[in-house]
Amino acid sequence: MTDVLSLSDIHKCFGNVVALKGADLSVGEGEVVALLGDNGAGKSTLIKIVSGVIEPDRGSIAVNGSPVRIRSARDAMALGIETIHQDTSLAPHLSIGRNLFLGREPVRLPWLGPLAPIDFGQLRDAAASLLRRVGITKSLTAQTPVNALSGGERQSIAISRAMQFAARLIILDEPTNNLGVEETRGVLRFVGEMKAQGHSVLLITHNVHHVLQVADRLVVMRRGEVVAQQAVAGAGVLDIEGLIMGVDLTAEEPALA
Ligand SMILES: Nc1ncnc2c1ncn2[C@@H]1O[C@H](COP(=O)(O)OP(=O)(O)OP(=O)(O)O)[C@@H](O)[C@H]1O
Repeated sequence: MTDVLSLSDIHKCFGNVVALKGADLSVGEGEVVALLGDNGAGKSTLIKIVSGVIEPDRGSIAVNGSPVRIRSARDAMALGIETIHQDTSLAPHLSIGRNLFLGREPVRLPWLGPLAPIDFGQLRDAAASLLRRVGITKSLTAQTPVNALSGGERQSIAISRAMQFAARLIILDEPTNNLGVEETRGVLRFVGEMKAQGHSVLLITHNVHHVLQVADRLVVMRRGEVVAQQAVAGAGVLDIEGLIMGVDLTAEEPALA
């Protein structure tokens, strides 16, 4: 089967800092891949390249088997790649409804092109149904500004936006950072739902327990390279922590003589 995303030999320097030195990564169709690694390993840089925030110095990217160049967030979205960054990439002063569409609002009189007016009726109906679907039961409406929401609720809105546009690949950059227990559970449930609906997910996390709960495969980065990968099925916490540290934590200590 063709990979939804395939990165090969990606290099990126920031001045004298070598952030990526030949990283390779693939994500299969309907696969949940967890990307792990110590601080500074290059995970965010790799994700920024896939989401069009920065361009690589060298290397190739293929989406569904076709070589692509991703020069902007718009390019990434057009290829079916939605990224939910740590700060959730929402516009806090805009309403939930506007945030659910950001730049892709339904319009009346579409033949007017960029001058076509937003269809607020359709936007509010779609937003109301999404709010129900993500389980936000508080008395919120499509018009509520995003800055009135909790961190978890904002995360849910960002995830629903990715789901609604039927992204081929959803990238979550440390999505459970700063979230409470219930909200974290919600995010992990979403990952499961996305997989069930055939989306592929790339999940950046430091939480080994989350990897065990939702990922199919884990990929470990160290100093700008992918240094290990393996299927999650059958792996335990010590196996994964050992892979991240590059040490076999499961080795039996010999008994004292
Ligand atoms: N814009 C930048 N300018 C200079 N150096 C940068 C920039 N972005 C990243 N780096 C450096 O590149 C390296 C990789 O950083 P990156 O943020 O990709 O790591 P990470 O694995 O995502 O780490 P973390 O888990 O802490 O978020 C680090 O040494 C970082 O300091």
